[in-house]
Amino acid sequence: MPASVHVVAGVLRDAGGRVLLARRPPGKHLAGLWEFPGGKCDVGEAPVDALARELREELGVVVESARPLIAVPHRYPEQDILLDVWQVSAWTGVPHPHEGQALAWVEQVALAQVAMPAADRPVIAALDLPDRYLITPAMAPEALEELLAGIERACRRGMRLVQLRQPHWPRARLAEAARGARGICRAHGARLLLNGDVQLAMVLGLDGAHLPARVAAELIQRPLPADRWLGVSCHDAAELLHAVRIGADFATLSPIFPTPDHEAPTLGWERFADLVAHAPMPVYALGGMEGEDIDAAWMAGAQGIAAIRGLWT
Ligand SMILES: Nc1nc2c([nH]c(=O)n2[C@@H]2O[C@H](COP(=O)(O)OP(=O)(O)OP(=O)(O)O)[C@@H](O)[C@H]2O)c(=O)[nH]1
Ligand SMILES: [Mg+2]
Repeated sequence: MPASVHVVAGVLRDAGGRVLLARRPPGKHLAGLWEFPGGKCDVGEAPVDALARELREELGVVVESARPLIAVPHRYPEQDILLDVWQVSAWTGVPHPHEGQALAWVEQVALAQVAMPAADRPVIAALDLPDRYLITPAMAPEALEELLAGIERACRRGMRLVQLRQPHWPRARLAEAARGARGICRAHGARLLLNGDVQLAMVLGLDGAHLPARVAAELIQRPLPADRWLGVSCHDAAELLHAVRIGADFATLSPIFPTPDHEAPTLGWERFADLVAHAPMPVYALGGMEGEDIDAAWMAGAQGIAAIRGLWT
């Protein structure tokens, strides 16, 4: 089997935040579908150099700064590819279709409706998800007000994805907390996922659920509709693979570093990067993460960081 083809592509945004797509010309692989501009890495070429070259050749723009967003391994009948997508945060020039391709600026929320190659699905999820993911610290059920106040503070600081996790609370109390958190998150445009209880998440109309690996292990298919988010906690290659099989939208992978309440052996960035390279979905780095770890996380292929303590205060 031929080795997989390394493809780099860039996400360029206009002043209004719309994303630039190009239409694959007739006669090419996946002709007619809309894609992120880019192309194949040459042998020995660094991905970031290939990105700059492709965007210059295809659009006539000059990349000034970019960071990895997500790399998606994907198997087409014709060939295996690694679709390595970068956020291009600064660039100059006006994009022109140098190869006769149609170009379009598309609203972020409309991306899911555009006819794009199958490998691009996880890229759309990666664009939709923030780079920080807060998991609430364990508290006593009596501390509900304190929990909600903490969520409110986090949202005010710009948190846009919150996992309500209180595995030891009675279900009625958890539902009460979830209703309170739902109001707070909605008011701030943040998404709220409930840990461990898909049914309760659906009944309360939350944005989705986040499942521990042992709960995900019991499933053979996605337990909630496509318009909700499903996250899964993973610790190794097998759990990541299972998360993909049941149609998870993203995963956390832990522990990167030691934390006070987990004894498990740590992955470190190198092992994390290895595991993430095989996962066709956004993966948050978890375990001992602090705000300043975000760059290291991106460089290791992460969507961003997930944390309890590191993002709570
Ligand atoms: N650029 C780009 N390619 C993608 C995306 N999604 C996706 O599956 N691909 C696949 O990745 C490969 C990229 O090859 P390409 O044809 O753009 O390569 P290229 O620009 O170097 O062109 P060339 O080989 O015709 O000179 C194709 O098989 C294409 O279908 C995407 O979002 N952007
Ligand atoms: Mg191309």
